[in-house]
Amino acid sequence: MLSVEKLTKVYRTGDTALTDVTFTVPKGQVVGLIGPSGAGKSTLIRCVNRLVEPTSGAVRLGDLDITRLRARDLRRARRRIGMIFQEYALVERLTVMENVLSGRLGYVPFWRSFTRRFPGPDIARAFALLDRVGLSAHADKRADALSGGQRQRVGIARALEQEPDLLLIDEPTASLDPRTSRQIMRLIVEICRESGLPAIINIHDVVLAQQFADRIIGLQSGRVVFDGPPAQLTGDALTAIYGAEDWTAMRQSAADDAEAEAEERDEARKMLRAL
Ligand SMILES: Nc1ncnc2c1ncn2[C@@H]1O[C@H](COP(=O)(O)OP(=O)(O)OP(=O)(O)O)[C@@H](O)[C@H]1O
Repeated sequence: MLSVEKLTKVYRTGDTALTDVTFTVPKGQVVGLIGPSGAGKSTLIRCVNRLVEPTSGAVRLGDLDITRLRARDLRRARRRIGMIFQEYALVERLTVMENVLSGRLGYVPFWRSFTRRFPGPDIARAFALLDRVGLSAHADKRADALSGGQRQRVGIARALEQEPDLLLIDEPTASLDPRTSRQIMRLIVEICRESGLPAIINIHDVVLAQQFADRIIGLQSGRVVFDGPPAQLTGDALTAIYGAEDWTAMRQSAADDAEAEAEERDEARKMLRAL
């Protein structure tokens, strides 16, 4: 379980990015973190693994108080926090398998990673994960030969190869088309449920968040202004989060995408029947 308590971040510039943010995420729960630009979503995700140092408050993962760890213990704790990024952060010239295995770099001794000799169980796990994300046939391909959706699947497998206790996911679908975005969100949620992993997804697409997350946390100017199930994200709640921003337009464009996808599927079915 992840527990965030009264987390506050004031940058050196004087910008207050987070104020008294408090919530807990139980095992297997996927939290969609939403809010307008500058609300503090990235800062929150980065404070959890201390890529950004919180000004005050606590972050606990199980029994571990992450905010109190010194450098060496923090490095060890970070192995247990998988990250998935918008731009995938793969090593383009390495193969899919090598990219997945790089999730073990925090574990294997340097000489071993240097000579790229990973222990057998690590390799077996990587194969199983590639199978789980639907990429077994691509294990030996270079990462730069993959589509965006496939790259993100590699990113997911690499994060899981760490055997994490928590997933932090930063805009996983921002570089993907609407249909692939839905596939990726579905995959993430399924995997978290299967393996009891808590996850926080920083996601600006409200409709996707509502469709796939178990719970939504809405930030506005660094404060939690909504925390509840997607069904409770009413117009009033969205106005509290986004203020004057036109979230109605966001919803309409997502509904149009879903409609287009359904039409595409119907067309494909008709073509198959005609064969
Ligand atoms: N390195 C930094 N130094 C100073 N201020 C920062 C820094 N990073 C972020 N901020 C400020 O902190 C606040 C929150 O920013 P943050 O990037 O966390 O928001 P966000 O919700 O992730 O926005 P976006 O959706 O645009 O990525 C903003 O006011 C921003 O200007």
